[in-house]
Amino acid sequence: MWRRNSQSIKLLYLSNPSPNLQSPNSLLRSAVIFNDYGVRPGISQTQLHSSSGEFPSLNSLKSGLEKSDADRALRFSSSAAAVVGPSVASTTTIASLTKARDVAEVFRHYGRCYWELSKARLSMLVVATSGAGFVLGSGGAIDIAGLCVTCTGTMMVAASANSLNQVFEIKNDAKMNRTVRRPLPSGRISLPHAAMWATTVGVTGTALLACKANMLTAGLAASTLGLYAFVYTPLKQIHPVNTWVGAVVGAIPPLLG
Ligand SMILES: CC(C)=CCC/C(C)=C/CC/C(C)=C/COP(=O)(O)OP(=O)(O)O
Repeated sequence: MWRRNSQSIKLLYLSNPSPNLQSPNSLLRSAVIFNDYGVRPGISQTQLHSSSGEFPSLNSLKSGLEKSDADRALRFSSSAAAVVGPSVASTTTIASLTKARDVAEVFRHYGRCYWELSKARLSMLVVATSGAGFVLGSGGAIDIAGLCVTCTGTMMVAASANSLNQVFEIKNDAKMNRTVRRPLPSGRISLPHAAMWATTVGVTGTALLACKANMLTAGLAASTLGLYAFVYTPLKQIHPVNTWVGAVVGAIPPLLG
């Protein structure tokens, strides 16, 4: 494990040689983030452990990094080095590798946030009810393309409704153990970003239903979104009648099919 972490820590230093590296927490976090990328080891196990068993000093990390620079250049950029010189090729290759990994990490982070904002598993259950409605209403032959469009549009509108629900409930979600780790109260995504996601996915889903299914389906989906995000959600804090509104919200999706 330490061997794998040493690879990760080295890569982090190369990508971001900032004072943050001195923080054990940032080292650990980065080790977790980067330890699957298979970068060659450059810092030995003994370098990672000081005599007190604590984290290595910045200098010991640096020396490990310096030693491995030439190795990396040889391994990853030998052909480029022949043309432009080893140090330029090495720096370029390391920079592009680091950039690719940073981009992948950003995608993974926001993908997870969107998944959680959308309450994806709940939304999939909603989609299942719409799909069932579609199949039951089809009679003999099932229009597979129509089914796919209806399910995709419903998924997008439901994702939007659930995201808006979280946008409006940050303060309450921050108070409960069950919800405090959601993307907004935990600070993993900003409010404007979450609102933009909710709007984009809601408008796109409604447009998809309007263009490729029919206006009735699009209208029902948009009404359900409005009822859930703008009536049920604020009413939750005010009056128990919100449960009736929630029941209507849950009952409409089969009609979309
Ligand atoms: C097509 C379309 C727009 C469908 C929408 C379907 C949908 C979002 C159903 C959810 C219904 C509901 C009452 C959830 C509870 O929310 P809550 O706020 O009580 O849950 P929480 O406390 O976990 O946030």
